Amino acid sequence: MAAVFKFLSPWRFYGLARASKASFIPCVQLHSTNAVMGATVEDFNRAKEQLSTLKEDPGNEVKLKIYALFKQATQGPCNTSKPGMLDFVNKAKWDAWKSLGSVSQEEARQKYVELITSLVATEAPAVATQPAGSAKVFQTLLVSTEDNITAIRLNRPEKKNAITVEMYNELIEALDLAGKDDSVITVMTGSGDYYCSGNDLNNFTNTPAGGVEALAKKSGELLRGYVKAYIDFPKPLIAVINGPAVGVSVTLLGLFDVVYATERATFHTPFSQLGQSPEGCSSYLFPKMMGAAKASEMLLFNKKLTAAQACELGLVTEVFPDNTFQTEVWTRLKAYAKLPRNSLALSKQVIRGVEKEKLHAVNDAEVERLVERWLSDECMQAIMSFFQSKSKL
Ligand SMILES: CCCCCCC/C=C/C(=O)SCCNC(=O)CCNC(=O)[C@H](O)C(C)(C)COP(=O)(O)OP(=O)(O)OC[C@H]1O[C@@H](n2cnc3c(N)ncnc32)[C@H](O)[C@@H]1OP(=O)(O)O
Repeated sequence: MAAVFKFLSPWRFYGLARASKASFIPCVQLHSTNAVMGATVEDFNRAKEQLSTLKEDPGNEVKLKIYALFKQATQGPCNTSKPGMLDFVNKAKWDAWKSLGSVSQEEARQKYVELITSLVATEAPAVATQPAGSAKVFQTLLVSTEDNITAIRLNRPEKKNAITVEMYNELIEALDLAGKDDSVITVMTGSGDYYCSGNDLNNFTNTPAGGVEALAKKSGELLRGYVKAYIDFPKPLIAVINGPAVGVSVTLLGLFDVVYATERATFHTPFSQLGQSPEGCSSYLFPKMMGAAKASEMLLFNKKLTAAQACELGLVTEVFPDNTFQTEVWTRLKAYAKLPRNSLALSKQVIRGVEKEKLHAVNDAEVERLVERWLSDECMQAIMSFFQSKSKL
């Protein structure tokens, strides 16, 4: 069968010429499964355009699927006669289309959009390279300053941007540099389909010479410094939440000044499942922001919020459709970044200044509790079970 596919031109199935490298649009994300329920013809056409921008050949199996969904969406169920046995290529295409049976055109359209969306999202990391004009190269981040905006992009898309020890340190350094540079605002976002999956659970699997106590203590100091970098950040800090967010990447959102999210984003904090406790000043800021009961649902019981729910509770400032998210948000940010630098920084400091001392005390208390938790059996068992069973928390 493999030989058959040698004759299949990668992009001919759906009648589209393959786009040149130059026309590739980086990091564009359309809809998730939820977002495309009831995908419109516009969504479908947009997905077709997105398809032509893919750089990587997704393989024959996927291309046949794309072909079949395209035909089903545009022409309905396959009712043409079966190609002859030796007409390998057309027979493979016919089989793929026929296999969709009586799937409705609407459903096929939806599935087509979902499939293209996932292919585009998967490719995004491959094109996220350090932009020109950047001052410093990091291993786990892409940092650039343009149009008065310093953008810090978490860049481990293959691990859903889980934060390693190296990444915590780089984030502290990147925030320090951004706080001092000429930019007017600083933006934090993620590469690929996730914003961030939280703490990299491998951070707790390599025990150093001093044993687990030393590891817990060192991790506590790192976390304290990491959260401090947000508490003390001197200019407007904006989160551009490009996909799901987990754990510490969620709890820290209370320390951002504005949080924009795609409708595809979700927010959850699986601390109890991990035998851990909240951090990032969320134990103080979440109840303040959303009320004690809603905060407890999240921080104790790991309630996963949609972007719309997070917006209702005040954790997110505004939610945008996934297909226009990047364009709308960055257009807005560029306008904000034209405002007077000092006025913005001083206004932020006035707004946040009154709480600073309190926030540092909360950070200290949360870290102290977490260091104890990391040494508990509950926590160690939970982390081991993530890696053993790849259980999704
Ligand atoms: C040293 C300082 C320490 C400070 C700690 C501060 C306290 C912080 C607390 C937290 O942040 S708690 C939250 C921790 N995060 C999690 O529990 C999430 C765990 N991950 C998942 O549940 C799932 O991976 C996911 C995020 C829901 C995504 O699931 P999906 O099925 O879409 O993808 P996967 O195949 O699972 O993931 C791809 C790849 O990425 C790896 N990975 C994802 N998240 C993490 C993570 N947090 N830590 C380490 N690795 C992660 C995953 O294992 C896969 O790897 P491969 O199998 O491809 O090698």
